[in-house]
Amino acid sequence: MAAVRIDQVRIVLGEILQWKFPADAVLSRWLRANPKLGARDRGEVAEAVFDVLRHLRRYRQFAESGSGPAARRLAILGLASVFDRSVLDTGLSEAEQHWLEHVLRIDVKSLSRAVRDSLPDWLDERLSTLHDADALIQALNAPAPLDVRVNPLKADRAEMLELLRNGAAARYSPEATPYSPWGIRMQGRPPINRWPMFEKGEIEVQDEGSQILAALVAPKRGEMIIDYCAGAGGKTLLLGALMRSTGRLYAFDVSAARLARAKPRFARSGLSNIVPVVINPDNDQRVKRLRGKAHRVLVDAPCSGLGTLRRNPDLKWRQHPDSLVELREMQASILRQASRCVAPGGRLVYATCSVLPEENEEQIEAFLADNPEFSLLDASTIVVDRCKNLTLQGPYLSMRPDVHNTDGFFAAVMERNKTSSVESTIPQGKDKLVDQPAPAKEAATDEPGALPQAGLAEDSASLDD
Ligand SMILES: C[S@@+](CC[C@H](N)C(=O)[O-])C[C@H]1O[C@@H](n2cnc3c(N)ncnc32)[C@H](O)[C@@H]1O
Repeated sequence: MAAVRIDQVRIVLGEILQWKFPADAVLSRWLRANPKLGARDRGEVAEAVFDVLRHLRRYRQFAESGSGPAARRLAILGLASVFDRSVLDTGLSEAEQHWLEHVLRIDVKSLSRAVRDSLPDWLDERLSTLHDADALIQALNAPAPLDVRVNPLKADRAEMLELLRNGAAARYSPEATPYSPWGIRMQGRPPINRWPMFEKGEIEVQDEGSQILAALVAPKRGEMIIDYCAGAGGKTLLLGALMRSTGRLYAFDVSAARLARAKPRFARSGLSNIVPVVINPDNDQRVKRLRGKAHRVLVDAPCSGLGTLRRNPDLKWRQHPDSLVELREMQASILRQASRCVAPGGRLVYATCSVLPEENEEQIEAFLADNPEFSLLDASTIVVDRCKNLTLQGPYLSMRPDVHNTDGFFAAVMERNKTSSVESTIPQGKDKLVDQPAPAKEAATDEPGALPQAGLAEDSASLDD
């Protein structure tokens, strides 16, 4: 068995290490091409492959000694984290057994941090400037639990927990997440997309940090909300449920393929207030029609994803300082364009799943310097409404795997002055306003039984007008 497994891991790694496609896409494709493999086989291959991606720099250094193809030695090192030595040894030659024994005895503390924790030099440098960098780096290198959340329109968390604990999911140790009131955390790799509660739209996969973002956007019933970078709809779904499927929730994205992936999720969720729209990145007429109209605009910006290394360890090898420069420009441009849709008194929420200040705090500081009609709000006072146990340092939502056991996640909330004119943000001669701005109305209460807010979205800001 070990010999077969080594070969399987070597083949998958061989393709991933060409860096043409994301690791999870390569792995899924390989698993689809090998449908006869059982759940245990799949789990072992996936675990070993991801272990190698997490520790690639260290393992490559270890693989310099020994003989035979380097990819095989990497596969052996990955499987050493999955199998007992006695099982693994049955697939190894005597020379390989000696080599493995030798490299596993190396004191990793004697290695430089970049090698020990397997970071490219540029990333080691950047992360080393962050508070408590060692703890952060180690947490980013550990596997993540699986977070799901209940759909508040269809399920209650306590009841769902009860159901999971008393069924086949019990072996994944389901627990309530500490901060999000909707989250359930499980260990291992539960096949949740085959569970009936998933098919019925009662639960969805979502990291707790992303769930908290919805609490920070804090949409209300009847409002008009724009999820400007909706992608496959992860954030849209919870926003729509918090609006109790009232008002209008635009799901914008430039990628038709990503929005198409969101559609089955929207269908499962039972939400009827979502309007998906594929937009052009520049001068989209439909975006212009919403200028100054939205109560809340969420920009879940394209980012390096370096906060999600627990789940996507290949990102540290796929990212590059040059791609970061491009991303920063794109983030600033999307933020600028999305901000124009915010109504006076409305809020703009910027989020990334990065831990790098250049994609986070520095973007916000630059935006606020250029857009004085926006001011920064204190995230902790907003989020505490729903996430009672979460205390934040400073004005931002800043989640870390070493502190909160979530992905690395950042968000900032900015409010447009109630008296600001929408034109003031638009450079002269460009982007003539199509509609007059509508002031954001007082937030309607989100309590059950409250009347939906008068139809700002329906009345004055429909894309179908
Ligand atoms: C971090 S992902 C969004 C993830 C999504 N919100 C979710 O929760 O599943 C960023 C998204 O921004 C989209 N994007 C890139 N450029 C954009 C632009 N100029 N305007 C709107 N969306 C854009 C990408 O296609 C991508 O889907």
